[in-house]
Amino acid sequence: MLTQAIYGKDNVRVLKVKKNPQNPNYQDVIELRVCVLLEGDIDESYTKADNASIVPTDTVKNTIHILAKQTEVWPIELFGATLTNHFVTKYSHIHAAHASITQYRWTRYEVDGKLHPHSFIQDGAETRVVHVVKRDTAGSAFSINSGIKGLTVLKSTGSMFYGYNKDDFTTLKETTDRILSTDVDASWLWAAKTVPTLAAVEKLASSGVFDDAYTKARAITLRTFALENSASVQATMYNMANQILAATTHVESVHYELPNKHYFNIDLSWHHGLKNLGKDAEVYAPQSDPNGFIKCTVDRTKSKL
Ligand SMILES: O=c1[nH]c(=O)c2[nH]c(=O)[nH]c2[nH]1
Repeated sequence: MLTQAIYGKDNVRVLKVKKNPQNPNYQDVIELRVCVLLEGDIDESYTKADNASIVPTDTVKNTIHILAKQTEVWPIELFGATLTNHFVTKYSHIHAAHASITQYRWTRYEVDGKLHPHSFIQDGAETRVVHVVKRDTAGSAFSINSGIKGLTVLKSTGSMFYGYNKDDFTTLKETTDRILSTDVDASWLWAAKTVPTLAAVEKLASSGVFDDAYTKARAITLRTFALENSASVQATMYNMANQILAATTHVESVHYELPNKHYFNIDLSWHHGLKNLGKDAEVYAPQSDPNGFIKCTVDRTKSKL
């Protein structure tokens, strides 16, 4: 029996240029990678080889291009809502649409001390992302989950890890000073009641609410990572998530997924007693794997503890 059916186009790449009507030389760019997946009355395309219900994935790709041209693409939350809304309203047999959008960082750069009107630098591997779901059931709001991915950070001190469970499987040594590094994957879910319709999403978008949450989430992550003397990845991410909830109003919950990218101490004492441990540690061995992997979701419910 068919228990899931969902399909669409993945990795649709789009770059849009926005030209300032007063000064066409001044431009903005946005580069995206888009995945749109559809669900609905499509089972017979799988079970009976009847393609009648299939909106071809090629059409999905064309739609992404056409809507990128004809509608507002900034911010990606709005573009995701526009895309998903299109598919569930245009096709009566499509009952849910999912859009996952990755936005690359093209940052305007300075030339002779002034931000250049149309030149940008690819500012690292970090991306801004959104996952939007729209169902055609009456009264069904958008599900919009915004986030940051691939923001790689490292601090060379100001991180500890001690007091953990120890038993006959434990070899890890306690430390009050270690390197902490991660690739930040943070996301925040918008309360459904604040995004009931495309008009509501448009309103939030034009008032800067999505961009503001992104800017705050990024700043809080970087600031907390730097300033806090971290007791653990767990405690630090919980602290970050709570600050994001406090700094935003329409966000229902915040989710972090952080690899703990280990940098091992190297004992060099075998070489003429060379000191490279504890307070003398300078040379470390970066580990590509394995890594810790630590996740949490924090919402606004008051803790009972
Ligand atoms: O911050 C940490 N959390 C852990 O759960 C853990 N486990 C480990 O070996 N090192 C660390 N560090």
